Amino acid sequence: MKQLTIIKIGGNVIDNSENLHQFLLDFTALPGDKILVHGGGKIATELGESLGIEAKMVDGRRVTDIETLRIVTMVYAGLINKNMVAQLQAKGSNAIGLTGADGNIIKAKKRPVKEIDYGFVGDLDENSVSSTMLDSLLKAGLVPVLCAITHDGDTQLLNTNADTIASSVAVAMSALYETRLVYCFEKKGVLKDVNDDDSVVREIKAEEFDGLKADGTVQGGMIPKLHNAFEAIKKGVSTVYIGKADELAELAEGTFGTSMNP
Ligand SMILES: Nc1ncnc2c1ncn2[C@@H]1O[C@H](COP(=O)(O)OP(=O)(O)O)[C@@H](O)[C@H]1O
Ligand SMILES: CC(=O)N[C@@H](CCC(=O)OP(=O)(O)O)C(=O)O
Repeated sequence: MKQLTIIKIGGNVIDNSENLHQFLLDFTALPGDKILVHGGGKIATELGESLGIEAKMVDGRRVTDIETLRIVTMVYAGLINKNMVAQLQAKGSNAIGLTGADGNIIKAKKRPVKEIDYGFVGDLDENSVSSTMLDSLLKAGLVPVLCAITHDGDTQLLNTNADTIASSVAVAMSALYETRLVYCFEKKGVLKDVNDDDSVVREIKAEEFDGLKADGTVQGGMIPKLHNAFEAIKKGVSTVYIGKADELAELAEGTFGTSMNP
């Protein structure tokens, strides 16, 4: 089976132009087929605030009312996605920037209202990602760059967490490729002490996850990230890595961040 690498880049890195430039250089240098998934939550929050719209996050997910949906669509599908594609093109990657509506690549379902109404947030299931469409783009020599905007197939755009998109894309593509999933963010990996960048946990096993949550080692955004990582492993992805965006080159040496294996 051919190898495919799915890389997700978070909003804190995208917000720093030097870090983003270095990351995109390393991404371009990475051999083999690849797909980039990007977030941008921090930039959407800042733009919203400048327009007088406060961000509301519940369990790491953005409550997305109609005004917020307009903002995230402009920021993720427009500003960030198109700038990233232009930068990748300049670096020699034949990138194509897409939402989940383009080519019906990711069809989501609006999250049902329970205790919390998340608004226009899209959830994914095992049929959401079109692996055949992504495969045809890869076979055409393109590098898909996916943002966090999906659709419901009935005109409605939806906001879907970018970590979840990366995990679902990796799982869907694992039917066709030997797939590895790489979460890049601003720290060197999953840390024993979140304030000490030299305390990287090199490997985490699924059965250790609950303990790490219970003793407070992993908190906040790291909890859904690890949850997505272990879901991907359980459903066919060969390895998941979590590490620092500007150390992506270390992937080849096998020394990049924290890894999770089946
Ligand atoms: N043990 C840990 N190691 C590393 N980061 C952690 C840990 N526990 C909590 N975190 C937090 O998780 C955050 C990453 O989650 P998130 O902000 O959702 O990432 P992203 O930038 O990819 O969207 C980090 O910025 C960090 O503050
Ligand atoms: C529903 C939901 O929470 N969507 C996310 C999508 C962007 C994202 O995931 O960005 P980061 O990876 O930079 O956090 C949001 O709007 O924040």
